[in-house]
Amino acid sequence: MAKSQFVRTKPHLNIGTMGHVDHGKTTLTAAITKVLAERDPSVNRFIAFDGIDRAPEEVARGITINISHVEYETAARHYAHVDMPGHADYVKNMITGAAQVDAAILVVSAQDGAMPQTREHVLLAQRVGVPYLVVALNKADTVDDPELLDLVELEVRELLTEYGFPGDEVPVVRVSGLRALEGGPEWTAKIVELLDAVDSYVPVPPRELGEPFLMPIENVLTISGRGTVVTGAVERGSLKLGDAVEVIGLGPTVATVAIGMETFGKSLESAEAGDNAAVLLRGVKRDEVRRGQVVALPGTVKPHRKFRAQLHALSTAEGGRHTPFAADYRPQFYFRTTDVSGGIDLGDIALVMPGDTIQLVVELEKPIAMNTGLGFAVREGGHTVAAGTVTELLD
Ligand SMILES: Nc1nc2c(ncn2[C@@H]2O[C@H](COP(=O)(O)OP(=O)(O)OP(=O)(O)O)[C@@H](O)[C@H]2O)c(=O)[nH]1
Ligand SMILES: [Mg+2]
Repeated sequence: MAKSQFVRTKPHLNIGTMGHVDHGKTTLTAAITKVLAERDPSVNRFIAFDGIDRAPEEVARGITINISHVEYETAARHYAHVDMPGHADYVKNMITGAAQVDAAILVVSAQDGAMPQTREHVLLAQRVGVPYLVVALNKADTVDDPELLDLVELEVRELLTEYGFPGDEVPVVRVSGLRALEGGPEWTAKIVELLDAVDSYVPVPPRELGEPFLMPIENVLTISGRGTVVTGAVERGSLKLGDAVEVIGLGPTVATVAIGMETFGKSLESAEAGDNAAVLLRGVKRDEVRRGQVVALPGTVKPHRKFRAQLHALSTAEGGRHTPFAADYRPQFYFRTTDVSGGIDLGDIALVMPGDTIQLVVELEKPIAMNTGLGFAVREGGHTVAAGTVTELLD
């Protein structure tokens, strides 16, 4: 199957929809693709509601990647868009910084206003460093009273300010995903207004193109007749077709060559930081590579089990533990796209209280590709209880 070439004509940004259950994230995502497909069908394709949350099994052929993502282009930019909270893995990836978005569209139902998950997602956005939020005040078709809409908008702005976002400046656009999907011109114009707000309010982020290539593996696929493909978001650097790479972490390092690359079903000559890429690896068997490893330029990063770190135990108010922990603590450490259990050496410290920031040594059960400066999260029973940074590689 001949694939068309991905042409890099516009800046690429990663964005997503977040917000309370049923506030209309998926409907809005579908509506965005519909409005853009009508405006510029040469580059955009309408993806209906039930096309957005496809399970991987349903994508039968081709190196189709990152199933939760849709892509679209405005006049100014190319966007990869992920419908976020439906995917537990995605939230984990956000926490570890592996799936960083450049901005998020916070979807709030005008009927209900800010709800518990709205707050949770704003907090999450702040904690994982989502730099920009744009608000879609959705289901505006169901509220006739403009003063009521003003009230909900005010409440959302206050919530954003409370979590450190510039609540007075954040664009808030009153939309109806459902009515725009039905084709109503008034609501179609509102989707355009929302996209214009994203285009103009969210700057093109700086990309680490000068650094050595590294891509955390999110998924491994077998393409019959071609071989093993790994997918993920490129964290830094760039990779050309035919470049030698290493697959590192969790087990023995695998040396191979990138012999095919794609993004959204189009072939790539070069994958760059920020891209969602699928990389075909020469002569690699499916069971030799897995999620949680990284693909990197040979010799630029090594697997480590033991390291020194600075760790901030979240306070109870930040969602952390209610009790201290001691040297016998063995939590899960989340790095990029995986988690590994490990033990800790606290040195002279007897107890770590919620809210404390300390230095410690961590020894993982399995090695992880790491450089100093790598961030990680510590989680327990589905909650993040601490966030850390690798400060020294030991073993
Ligand atoms: N009236 C109206 N209904 C809407 C609008 N957007 C979504 N809905 C309806 O709200 C319900 C939830 O929409 P979804 O798009 O599934 O919401 P979601 O946020 O993706 O939900 P989860 O993925 O389950 O969290 C559906 O019945 C939609 O048809 C809108 O703009 N106006
Ligand atoms: Mg949804």
